[in-house]
Amino acid sequence: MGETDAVPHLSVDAHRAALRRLVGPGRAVTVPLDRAACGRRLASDLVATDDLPRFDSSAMDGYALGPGDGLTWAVVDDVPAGAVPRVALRTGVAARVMTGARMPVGAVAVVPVELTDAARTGPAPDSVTVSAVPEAGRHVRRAGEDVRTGDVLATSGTEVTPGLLALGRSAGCADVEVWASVRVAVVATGSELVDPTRTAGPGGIHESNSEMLAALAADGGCEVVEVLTCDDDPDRLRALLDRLDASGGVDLVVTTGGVSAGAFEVVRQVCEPLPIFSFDHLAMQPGGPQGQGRWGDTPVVCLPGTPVGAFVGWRVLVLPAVDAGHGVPPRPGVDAVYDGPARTFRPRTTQFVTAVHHADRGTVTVPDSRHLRALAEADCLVEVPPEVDRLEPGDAVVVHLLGRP
Ligand SMILES: Nc1nc2c(c(=O)[nH]1)N[C@H]1C(S)=C(S)[C@@H](COP(=O)(O)OP(=O)(O)OC[C@H]3O[C@@H](n4cnc5c(N)ncnc54)[C@H](O)[C@@H]3O)O[C@H]1N2
Ligand code: MOO
Repeated sequence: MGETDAVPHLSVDAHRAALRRLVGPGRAVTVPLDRAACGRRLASDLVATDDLPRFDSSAMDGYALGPGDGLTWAVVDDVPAGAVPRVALRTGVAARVMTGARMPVGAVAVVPVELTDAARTGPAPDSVTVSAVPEAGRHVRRAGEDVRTGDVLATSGTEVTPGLLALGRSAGCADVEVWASVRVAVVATGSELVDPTRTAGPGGIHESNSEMLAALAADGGCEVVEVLTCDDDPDRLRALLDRLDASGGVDLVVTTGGVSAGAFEVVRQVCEPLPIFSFDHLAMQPGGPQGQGRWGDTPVVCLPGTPVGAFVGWRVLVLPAVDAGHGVPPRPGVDAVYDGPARTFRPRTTQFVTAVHHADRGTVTVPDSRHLRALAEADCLVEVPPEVDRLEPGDAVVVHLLGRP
């Protein structure tokens, strides 16, 4: 159906919900708790498998003192980090200890080397004189004072950050259960498309959607497994979709182009005859023509070819489905005051306007340019709901921020 048809279009919400069902609930996987896990969300609670610290340890390079209140102490042991103290400390006896070293049995407190007459380096002396006797427990980190074995370090749904990674690894967690990255293949269709590395002929245009969507998918936490272009030959597109489906390594194919009402709409031509595909013109602008379905077992989302329409389609329709698969909570819209020029909008259509959000002022402005130039300047989309057909400066609007939350 064309965008000017009088028949009501499918709503943005209805299509978004369909894509969420199509992409499904996501896959929980157990992965090493390393840098590759950062940015993923926990699919189950992260539970400490060890105490942190694992044992009573020194917080300073210095001398662990046994019981006693004299200023001069016999040094009977030398304990670097990683070593096991050999001697229990009796009254008047000390051991040299390094930061992180296990405290000797009987040790009461630690004196930093600076507060003694000992040299920082070289062999441990036979005795050491301290400037003052510290109170019990001084500069001692107690076993389990940060974390106890079995403590929940972070609940399911939490993002793995470098800080959480450090906490988990320190508390003995080698692995973590996270939501797997949705594996995305991007297929830009159109016989007119020419990679910018090549010269475009008279009817050719430089191709941008494939890399734009791949970048958006990667930014949304997906693993981009293939970035392809395909001309308007239906057999070639069928073969390509067959191959992606048979690979078993693609969770979502995102196509662009070939979905509207022209005579060479390859995506629509190839997919629409299948009963599990549907193509609609959403009550949305840009990004009105949309399709979705399954090729074999593989979910396929068909975005329009216009780059701004494809961008908005990804952000507004596909990203929420992908987020759900990644365990990412819905990204809330942000309230703002419209500070652009007065503008009218098509009635009964949800419009998305590329705009710039000024968090300090709580306003949005609109770039003094259009289409891709405006998109490149934008950091948010203003959502203009179907019942709003005019915006004036000062109107309250909801904006969707682009980029990572
Ligand atoms: N008779 C009608 N015509 C159109 C309608 C309609 O309802 N009735 N809808 C219009 C709307 S809205 C859109 S959006 C487009 C969507 O069309 P397609 O998805 O079929 O996209 P194409 O025709 O293949 O391309 C549209 C436009 O975008 C350029 N393009 C395509 N792919 C890329 C790419 N990978 N990189 C850069 N640019 C690309 C393409 O050359 C065209 O200029 O249909 C309207 N027409
Ligand atoms: O829906 Mo289209 O040009 O408005 O992207």
